[in-house]
Amino acid sequence: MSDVLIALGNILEERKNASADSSYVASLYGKGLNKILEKVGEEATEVIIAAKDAEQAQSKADVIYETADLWFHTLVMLAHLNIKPEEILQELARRFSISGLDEKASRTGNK
Ligand SMILES: N=c1c2ncn([C@@H]3O[C@H](COP(=O)(O)OP(=O)(O)OP(=O)(O)O)[C@@H](O)[C@H]3O)c2ncn1[C@@H]1O[C@H](COP(=O)(O)O)[C@@H](O)[C@H]1O
Repeated sequence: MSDVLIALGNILEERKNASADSSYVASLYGKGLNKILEKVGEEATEVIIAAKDAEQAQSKADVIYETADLWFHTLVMLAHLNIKPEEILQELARRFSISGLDEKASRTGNK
């Protein structure tokens, strides 16, 4: 799965040289960080709404679709800031052996 994120990250990097007329990603870069963040916020809200609906209707399809939109726009944000998906994957991998509660305790001094 991480192959997909890395491949998509490479496409997003290439789109820095594309025209806004031919590429949705290039058009987002052209509109700037605020527009990209607006899309991330919108998609996050759509994920929340889909998840709330899914809990009642037992339907996963909309949650999967909206989460893909959120991940995609988050990757566009990262590419705009010159951060590669590999850097997020490395950070998640670093956390494999660390309990979330232990990590929180190390920051706050208590559990
Ligand atoms: N994964 C995606 C992807 N997911 C979602 N989207 C687009 O994200 C847009 C946002 O969805 P919305 O429902 O908010 O659409 P909207 O109302 O048109 O958006 P706004 O006008 O409000 O900004 C839609 O146009 C989707 O097509 C994506 N566009 C591109 N990709 C990937 O990025 C690659 C490069 O895309 P281009 O730059 O367009 O070639 C593609 O080959 C794909 O792999």
